[in-house]
Amino acid sequence: MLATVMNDLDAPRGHGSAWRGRPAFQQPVYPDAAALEAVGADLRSRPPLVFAGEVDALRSQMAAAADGRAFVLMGGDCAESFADTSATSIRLKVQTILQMAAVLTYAASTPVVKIGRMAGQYAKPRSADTETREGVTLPSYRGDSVNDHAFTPEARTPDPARMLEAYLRAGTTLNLVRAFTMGGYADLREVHLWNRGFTANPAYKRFESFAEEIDRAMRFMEAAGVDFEALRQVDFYSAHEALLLEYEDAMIRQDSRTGRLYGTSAHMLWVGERTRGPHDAHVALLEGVRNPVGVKLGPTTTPEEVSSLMDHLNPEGEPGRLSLITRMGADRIREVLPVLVEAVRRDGRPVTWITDPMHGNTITSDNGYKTRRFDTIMDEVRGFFEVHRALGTVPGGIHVELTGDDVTECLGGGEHIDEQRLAERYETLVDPRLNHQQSLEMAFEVAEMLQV
Ligand SMILES: O=C[C@H](O)[C@H](O)COP(=O)(O)O
Ligand SMILES: C=C(OP(=O)(O)O)C(=O)O
Ligand SMILES: [Mn+2]
Repeated sequence: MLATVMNDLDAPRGHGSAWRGRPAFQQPVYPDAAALEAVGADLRSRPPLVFAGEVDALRSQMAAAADGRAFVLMGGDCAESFADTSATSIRLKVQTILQMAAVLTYAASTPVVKIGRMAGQYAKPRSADTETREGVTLPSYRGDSVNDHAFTPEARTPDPARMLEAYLRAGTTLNLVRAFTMGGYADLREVHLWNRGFTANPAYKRFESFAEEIDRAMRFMEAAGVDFEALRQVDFYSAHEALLLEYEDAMIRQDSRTGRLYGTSAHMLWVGERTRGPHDAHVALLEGVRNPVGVKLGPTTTPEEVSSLMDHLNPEGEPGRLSLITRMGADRIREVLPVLVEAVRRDGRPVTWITDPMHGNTITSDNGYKTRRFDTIMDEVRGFFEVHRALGTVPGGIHVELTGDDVTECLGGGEHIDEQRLAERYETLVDPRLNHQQSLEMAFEVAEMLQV
């Protein structure tokens, strides 16, 4: 995050409400409309969480990824929780992303655009509006910015005050992320230190020897007189699904330099597979802001929908503005992605293609856990690269649900997590995440795909 470009984003302003009145899916039903309005007014009076200059810088980096000059790495929890905003957990997540980025940068000689699915990923779309346990039916959990995960009527009732808490949690998370990434912690010369304290296992071993290689290269360049000061600071951006319309609207600010509107809850915002209708409220909200935006595309997406999304979200074809994040499923991607890629190529406007290999590959284990297989996840990534390589287009990045902790939520990987082990540390609030080791393994495999 670039501290030097903190231009004035102070002027709160009602956003013209282009999205109001459009079909709005996956929204909480608040029992108290006056309380909702008061929270909106309060949020509008608060400072932005990110700044226009930073957002512009990310847009140009996304443009670089669209044409192969960089590669995007987006990662973080499916659903961040208020309870889990400890310094350690944030540090481990940032560290995991930095380690993955180091692997990708070094092995594939490609600059990596680092984006945390962090500091705002507090609202979730759900397949069902209600959940039933032992005959009791309550509203589904929709993320900590909406309601609480506990299964009681009080906890599950949407409370607008949670949006203020989300704003504060996002602010403190970003503050720490900025400290880690601007204060020298992310310095590549320290790469070998990040691994300290982890138990020996194959993925870490591989990382250790790799870190030694980087270390050697660094010492060589230092001896040769290269100035490393620039490496002390790392650009690290935030992103989340812009699901909660009232919250996102209240966080829009006007840039005093240009008069343009920015979503200031995160650098990048995306629309989910369930809310991406080109004429619906979520797309309308993102139409009005300057941020780089993403759209998740599932296996039923048609070329006409994609072209309509481009008309709405990037009519002028501005490089870096629009990312298409495909989540087709490993068994479908090779068949359905080429049709969309061809359509975009015919259109001619640039997009940044990103693969989300998680959401098309969710299964329920025999012992009842929502999980994903590491091999299937990697197969979707491979399919993504194959399709783009075959068509001569650019695989621009990956978007993954991960954590820096040693959870046991996804099956397989070097540790061979099996169904029995899912029970050991299954901590996610919604979807299963890659753990630290599985994340590193993914980075090594993707680095190999990027090399060719
Ligand atoms: O994270 C994505 C969605 O919110 C999630 O996959 C929906 O899960 P559900 O089918 O359990 O509602
Ligand atoms: C809800 C999500 O994904 P999708 O919109 O692709 O289902 C998600 O990223 O957690
Ligand atoms: Mn998810």
